[in-house]
Amino acid sequence: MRVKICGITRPDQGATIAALGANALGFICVQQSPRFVDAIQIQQIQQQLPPSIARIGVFMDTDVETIAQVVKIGGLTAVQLHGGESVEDCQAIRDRLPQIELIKALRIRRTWELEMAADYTPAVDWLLLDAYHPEMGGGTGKTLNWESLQSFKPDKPWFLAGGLRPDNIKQALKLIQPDGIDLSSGVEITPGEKDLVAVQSLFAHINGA
Ligand SMILES: O=C(O)c1ccccc1NCC(=O)[C@H](O)[C@H](O)COP(=O)(O)O
Repeated sequence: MRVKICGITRPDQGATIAALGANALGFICVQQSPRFVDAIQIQQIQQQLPPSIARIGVFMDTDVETIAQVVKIGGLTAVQLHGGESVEDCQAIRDRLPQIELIKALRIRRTWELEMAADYTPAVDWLLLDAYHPEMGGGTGKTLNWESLQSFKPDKPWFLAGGLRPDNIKQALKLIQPDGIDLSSGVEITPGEKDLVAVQSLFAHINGA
């Protein structure tokens, strides 16, 4: 299973979280977020990481050329689209950056919105389901209704996100079996400052300790 820790802002924390067991790290490329990092900061963080770890840039309604520039400077291996990007927008990014893994995040307010996933699967590599919040794009700590996701079986692998924490991860994974999980505020002291003890606890819970 992929475990993505999102909202990394510091090289030392990125390296430690990778050593603790994360196989994907997320960098928030959304200027309004308290977790925002620019391309140079991402470059500095990624220089401390093992090559095997996925480096995922999180964007919201950003133009293709800006994304391409951050990918190049920051050394990203994947792009997560977290805004209102259309299927055509995803395809345009795929065409511009064919070597980059593409993840479309869907922020789910009502269960029927899960039907959108089928439209996106041909254009992306992964989906990510996150909770909807009227003012915040992500990192909200709000959980999805996990029971309603038990029949969610898209044609592409998917991450479960939204309000996951060390103390609820086992319950979530008992109900549903996503291909990956994504955590941010549930392993934080303040936005962008990760709680390394909580990250350690997360892996202990996942690994059944
Ligand atoms: O984390 C942010 O600040 C953020 C801002 C704008 C768009 C997306 C953002 N985060 C996206 C993520 O992938 C988070 O990990 C995801 O929303 C889960 O967050 P949390 O509920 O805090 O675990």
